[in-house]
Amino acid sequence: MASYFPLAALQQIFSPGTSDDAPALNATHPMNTTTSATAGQTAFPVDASSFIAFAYSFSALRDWLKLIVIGGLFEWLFESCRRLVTRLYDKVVGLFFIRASFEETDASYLWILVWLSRQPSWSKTRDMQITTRAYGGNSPAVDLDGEEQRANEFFETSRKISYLPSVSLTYSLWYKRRWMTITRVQQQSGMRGEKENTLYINILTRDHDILKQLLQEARRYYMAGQQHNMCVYVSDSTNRWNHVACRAKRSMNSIVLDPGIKDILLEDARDFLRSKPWYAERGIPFRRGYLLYGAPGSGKTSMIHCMAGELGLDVYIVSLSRTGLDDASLSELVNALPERCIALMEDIDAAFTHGVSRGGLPGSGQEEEPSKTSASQAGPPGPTTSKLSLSGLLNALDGVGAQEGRILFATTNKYTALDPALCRPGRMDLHVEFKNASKYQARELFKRFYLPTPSSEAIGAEEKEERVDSGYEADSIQAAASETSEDVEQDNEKKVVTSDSSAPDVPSFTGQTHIAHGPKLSRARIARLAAQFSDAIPERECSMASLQGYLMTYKTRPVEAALEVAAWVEEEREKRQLRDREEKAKEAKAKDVEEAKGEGESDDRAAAPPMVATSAPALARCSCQRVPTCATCGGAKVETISLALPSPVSSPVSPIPEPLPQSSKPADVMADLAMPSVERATDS
Ligand SMILES: Nc1ncnc2c1ncn2[C@@H]1O[C@H](COP(=O)(O)OP(=O)(O)OP(=O)(O)O)[C@@H](O)[C@H]1O
Repeated sequence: MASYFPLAALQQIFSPGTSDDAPALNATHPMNTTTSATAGQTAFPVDASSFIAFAYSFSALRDWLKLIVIGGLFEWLFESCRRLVTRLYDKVVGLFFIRASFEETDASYLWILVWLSRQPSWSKTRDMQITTRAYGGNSPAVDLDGEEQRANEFFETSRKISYLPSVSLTYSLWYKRRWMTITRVQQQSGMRGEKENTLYINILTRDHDILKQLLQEARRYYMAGQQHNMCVYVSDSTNRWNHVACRAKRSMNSIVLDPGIKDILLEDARDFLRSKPWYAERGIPFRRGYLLYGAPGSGKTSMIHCMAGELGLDVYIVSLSRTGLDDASLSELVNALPERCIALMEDIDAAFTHGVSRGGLPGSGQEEEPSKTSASQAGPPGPTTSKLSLSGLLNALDGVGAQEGRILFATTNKYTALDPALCRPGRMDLHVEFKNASKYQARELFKRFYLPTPSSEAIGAEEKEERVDSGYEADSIQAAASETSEDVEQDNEKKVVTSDSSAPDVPSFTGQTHIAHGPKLSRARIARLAAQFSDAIPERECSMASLQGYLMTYKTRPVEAALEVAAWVEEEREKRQLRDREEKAKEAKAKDVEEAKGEGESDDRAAAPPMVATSAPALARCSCQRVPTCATCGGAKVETISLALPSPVSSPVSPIPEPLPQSSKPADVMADLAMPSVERATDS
């Protein structure tokens, strides 16, 4: 019995003297013939064949081996049968069913989830997975009664809850009198073992129309819910587009631009989307590019958001500074864009100056000499970590593989930093400048901010009866200004009355929040205040974002906002001047350091013998006689050292941008539209 245990068997092998079987084993041991010198002791086999013979001489091991072989055979037989049955099942299913699979990364996955959530039988399912994962505005979310309102009232976070089919469970339901099953399968994929979900649908039919109808219905449900939303996609490290969020569409009215700009952009994009046959007939690639450039915070991104909503397109954000993005992956990403969408490249200049190398990849043979109008002139380039080259970017934009039907939006704050090749027609067809706020924009922004709601308008109407109001006129600013102090008093009175009477201890911030707590002003009154406000705003000096920020601090106090804006403008101006001075000082310092470095390098090249005392070797490399605050030597002023340095070598990169030559700027301004800030790009 003991011999059936491997331990005992091993004891037999290695300690023959301690076992009764030992002499017998030794007698049959093939090695004994070769190790007769040590008779009575077991020698360990030295080669493989003798080891096998040695091992086989033990009956216990023989039995173990038999067991292993028989077990393996059974396992193989069982697995083969299982595969056969599965294959047969698949064949039978294939004969009578239509099978479809939906990957989580694909938009159709969400369509099916939304469709499923609308099925009456689904709401009665008794085994499901609960998720709070955001699927956007049109998620298959379950409404928990009053959740939204509670979140508003008590500032609770409201995460929507959705039901998902449980993993590896098969659900069955009826669709158009056909039996169908839905299964969600989760698999690990990728290097990091990310979980990937796939939905499998089997419909008991051979009619493909049923599947088409299901897909159409699912898409319709989805699109219906998306009417007020636009979805945003970003690429992941594996170069796939991932749906990240759905945002409520932003109304075009919320953007205040100079008259005409919004219409030009919107009409141009609409016209483009309608004219696919026109492009096809003329053999012109069906693509359109818009370059929105200008002051920061002037509404470029907001405008794109609005346009995506108006045109009903999803936004695909192409992040050029993404780690690991190279020419091939950018091209792959652009090729994978859907036919009708907005591709957005934000701050294209930043990616260009800091990330994208001008030439090809090192060693690719595509390296270029920096041109005069290169992006590098916009400032010293940062560390070039991206593997993306300009030619790669250009090819992705209009190469043969570039997607047809897409609208490209690129934004930049440094128009002159862009390479002309990037701005040429075909890549960027329409260039629109966004400037700092004009008086008109300031006035309109103010009006939109304090626009009375219907309820406050009713109060305004009562007010109107009490006092005849002349309404807004351009020349009534003076009158408005004289009225404002009166307004403040009246408003203060109103506030006191409100707080004395029925004002609750904790304000109930539902719906009409700010307007409910602010003074009730008529439209005409707000227009007058807006005029006063815009009068104090200097033309094209403040950004729209800063004006919005200012008004946010006066959410419920329009009168004060109009009164105090002049002081704020002064404050802002001083801050800006201070910032400018600091920036200039920084630039000068950087220039000095560059020059000092240049001199140091020339010094090295000239191999001039050091003319310094050995006690201060570090100072020998500085041109400190010319630069009293040299960064190289920590700002020390050196008077005793005199170096015969050659004239400084100019830095290869000028930190101060040179303006783009006029000829290289997109010309053909749309004179007929009298919009100097909107340009149609033309080939020079
Ligand atoms: N013309 C405008 N009308 C209404 N709001 C504006 C306008 N411009 C900017 N804003 C507001 O300012 C904020 C910043 O705007 P946005 O991000 O669109 O500016 P941007 O030009 O894209 O800035 P940047 O160049 O820095 O990216 C937003 O909240 C937006 O609502």
